[in-house]
Amino acid sequence: MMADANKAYVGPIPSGKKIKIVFVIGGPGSGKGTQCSKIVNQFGYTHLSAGDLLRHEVKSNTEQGTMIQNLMHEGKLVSSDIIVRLLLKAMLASGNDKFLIDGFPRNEENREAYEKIINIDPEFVLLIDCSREEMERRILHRNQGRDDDNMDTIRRRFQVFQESTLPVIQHYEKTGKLRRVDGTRQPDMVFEDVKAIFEQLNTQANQGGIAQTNPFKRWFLHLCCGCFDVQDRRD
Ligand SMILES: Nc1ncnc2c1ncn2[C@@H]1O[C@H](COP(=O)(O)OP(=O)(O)OP(=O)(O)O)[C@@H](O)[C@H]1O
Ligand SMILES: Nc1ccn([C@@H]2O[C@H](COP(=O)(O)O)[C@@H](O)[C@H]2O)c(=O)n1
Repeated sequence: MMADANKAYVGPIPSGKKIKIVFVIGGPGSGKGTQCSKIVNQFGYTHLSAGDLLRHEVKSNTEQGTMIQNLMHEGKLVSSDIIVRLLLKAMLASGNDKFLIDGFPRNEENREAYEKIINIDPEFVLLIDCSREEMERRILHRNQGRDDDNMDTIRRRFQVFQESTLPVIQHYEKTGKLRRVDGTRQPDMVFEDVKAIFEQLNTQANQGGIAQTNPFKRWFLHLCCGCFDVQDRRD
């Protein structure tokens, strides 16, 4: 059974496979999109940018599109229900089972709506940490014709980050899901740290896989370190 994201679907994505989700968060202009492109190239994830999905929706010329455009122009957050359903629709359409969700969750309401509608625990949450001066400098030089890359909206977006996104970061820090990288350096240097985090995730998955798929290696582990009860960590 395939869920239709336009209908009132509530619950996890119906799939036999384990779906991997990584949230990528950080202040405006911290380099989330830049790092996501590199992750996609190296690790085969599908990149879903919440901001891009909303910008695409604006182009639809619907009443909802106009409402989203106004909120984005003011640097305000769009209703969580809308953004989570756009994410779900894009996930279902992609055919992939590994997703980078960029710019999400932006507030506690986003996080709660995700847990209610999609409800797949993220592997981890990547935080690109960057100073405000550097983020501001980057946005003002971005030159992609974005309606919200102006000083008034930038101020509002920083305020939203401080007031609404920091509590989300604190939540994931408490739950041990947060992976923080220093995003003030050159993109390739930032990616060295990002890459190490993704490689660690792959290593963990492979170790779990070995325990299930290769009984000889499992037996060898038992002989070497007495860990015959190695669990298959892939669910
Ligand atoms: N590490 C970096 N050093 C210098 N410039 C960077 C770095 N990372 C990204 N940039 C540049 O900064 C600008 C913002 O980067 P990017 O769009 O990746 O940020 P973002 O966090 O996705 O932004 P937003 O939240 O506003 O969508 C872009 O012009 C990008 O080329
Ligand atoms: N979860 C989200 C993500 C984004 N928005 C709105 O889009 C704007 C641009 O987002 P970027 O990630 O591309 O910087 C953002 O300022 C919000 O207006 C949102 O509402 N909810």
